[in-house]
Amino acid sequence: MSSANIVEQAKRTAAFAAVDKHVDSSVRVLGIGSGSTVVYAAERLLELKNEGKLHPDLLCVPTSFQSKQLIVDAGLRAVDLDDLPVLDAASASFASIDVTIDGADEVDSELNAIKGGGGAHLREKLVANASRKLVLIADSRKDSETLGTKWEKGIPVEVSPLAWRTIKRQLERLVPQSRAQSAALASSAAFSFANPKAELRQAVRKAGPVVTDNGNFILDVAVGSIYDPLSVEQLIKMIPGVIEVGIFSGMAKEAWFGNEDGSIVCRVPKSEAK
Ligand SMILES: O=C[C@H](O)[C@H](O)[C@H](O)COP(=O)(O)O
Repeated sequence: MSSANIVEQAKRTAAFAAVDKHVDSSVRVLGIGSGSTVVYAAERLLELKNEGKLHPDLLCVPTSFQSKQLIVDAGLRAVDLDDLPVLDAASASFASIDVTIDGADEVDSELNAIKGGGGAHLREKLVANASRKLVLIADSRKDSETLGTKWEKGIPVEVSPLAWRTIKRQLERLVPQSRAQSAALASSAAFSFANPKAELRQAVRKAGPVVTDNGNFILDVAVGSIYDPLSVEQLIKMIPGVIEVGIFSGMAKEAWFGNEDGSIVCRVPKSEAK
């Protein structure tokens, strides 16, 4: 098998295992992520549907145009997040989705993740936030100790086209730590680069920038190693015109990684592992 096929097989194995663990006939509302690994999750859902193992009224919440097509192609029912019926109005939780299964570009030991390699992270974060459980699926190349060490293309940041150049300049002036004036402090800083670089993501087979499903642009912001994902997420989110940051801090409860030898690793956040 070619190395590309081995990676695809690893993604598929992880996706199938996560779906089998989390989706049965008791699941009423399911969030469907975006990207190439989620395609395999949709494949497994179609099999389960044909075997009569899904809830007959299952509602699937898409996270992108691509995700909606996967749901529809699998013969499942797509419903926008805000169109979900409120099934339990008395519940203390606002979460309306039982479980969401999504891909990731890099996942650290606490299951903080970089997402948005496919530009879908705004809707993905909205759906993850409304889910009781977020489960990530990926091949083992995405399994990392520290964010930014494996996914080196930068943090995907969805921004308003109205001010992308200004936002880019501001992102390139982020300092590693809010009070840090010295590179000597880098070891205790939120990220490692002294001079982050923000690139406007360019489209393929179309001249000009990527335009997201929401009509915005994406800046990929390389900051080096991310030691404190929540601080970096918050720092970037505070910039006016930033619509969403592709760092998902503390959202995922479980991550499934497919290895090249066909085995699977399922991880929970390190601090919660027994
Ligand atoms: O914007 C895209 C999403 O965040 C994807 O879930 C992420 O990029 C992983 O995609 P893939 O499964 O293709 O590696």
